[in-house]
Amino acid sequence: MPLLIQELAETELLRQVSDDILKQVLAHAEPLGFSPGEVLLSPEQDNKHIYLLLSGTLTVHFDSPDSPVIREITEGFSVGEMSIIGDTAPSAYVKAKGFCRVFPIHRDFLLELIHNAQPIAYNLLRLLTQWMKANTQKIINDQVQISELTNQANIDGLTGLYNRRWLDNALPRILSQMIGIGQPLCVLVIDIDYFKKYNDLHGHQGGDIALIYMGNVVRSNIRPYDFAARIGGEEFMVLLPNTNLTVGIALAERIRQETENQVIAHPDGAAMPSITVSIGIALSDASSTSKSLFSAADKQLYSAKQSGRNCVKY
Ligand SMILES: Nc1nc2c(ncn2[C@@H]2O[C@H](COP(=O)(O)OP(=O)(O)OP(=O)(O)O)[C@@H](O)[C@H]2O)c(=O)[nH]1
Repeated sequence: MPLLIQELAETELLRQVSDDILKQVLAHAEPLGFSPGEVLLSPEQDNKHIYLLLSGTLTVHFDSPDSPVIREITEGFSVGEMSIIGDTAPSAYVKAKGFCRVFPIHRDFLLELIHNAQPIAYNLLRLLTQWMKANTQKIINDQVQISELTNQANIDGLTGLYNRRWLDNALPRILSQMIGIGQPLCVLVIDIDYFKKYNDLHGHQGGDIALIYMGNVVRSNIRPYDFAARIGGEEFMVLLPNTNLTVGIALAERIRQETENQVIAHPDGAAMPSITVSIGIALSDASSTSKSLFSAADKQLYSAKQSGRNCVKY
């Protein structure tokens, strides 16, 4: 028997299928090759094929192709059955772990095969799909719960930004990644001016509202791959990977101006005055450490405060 027919015969889907049917399947398509990391299935793309895995390993991920591996698919098994039998988009991302060879079978052809050969097979597949969906849902729920718990520990409850705990873990990691690829990490330390007075005038609740507004200004000005954390009462830090000083200064200026122009509403409906911020900026180099970078930015923040506040220093 030619190698490919043998390979097809050994897949879970085509087990104990007659040679005639195997030949029909073989004539229907060509095997496809996937390189490590290449995505076969994604919830964003309609799927019309079941893919029989002839060699290699595939991984299944829920939130994105880079989220944790939920399941590994090994030789002989297939992917895509749930989406083609249920006629829905795939519920997960499937990507190649190493080099993979897969054999695609189009949905229409598969249904034809099932109906002609054994109608009961379709029912079995439908049942299997229901089981798999239930299992998948359970795994999704578990995963969501785990990531919510992890997030809670790293998120500031008032602003929704990362907290100090997150920063202490993440800053050394992000910095060493940037040093590793020879790119700078630009760091902004942002501190609200005269916040004690603001609290005294508008109450602690009024101060909290101002902090929430501040969090929103920071969040809405950073790029998807930047990070923002509330690292103290009225102090924030923004990490800008792969960013030079010019871009960092422009972003800091934008945050400073937007903060100054915000109209802040107290929960009782009264408008409160805007706040202002002082911002210190530092840029990493090959010899930077978290501590040295932090203290360089802090030094610039101190200089901004000394220069009258509501300004950016670098
Ligand atoms: N409303 C509110 N206030 C907070 C929170 N955390 C810290 N603060 C207040 O922030 C104020 C910080 O005051 P200071 O450190 O003296 O600094 P400042 O008045 O902002 O003065 P400069 O930084 O020198 O411009 C204190 O009054 C804290 O009570 C919080 O979660 N909510």
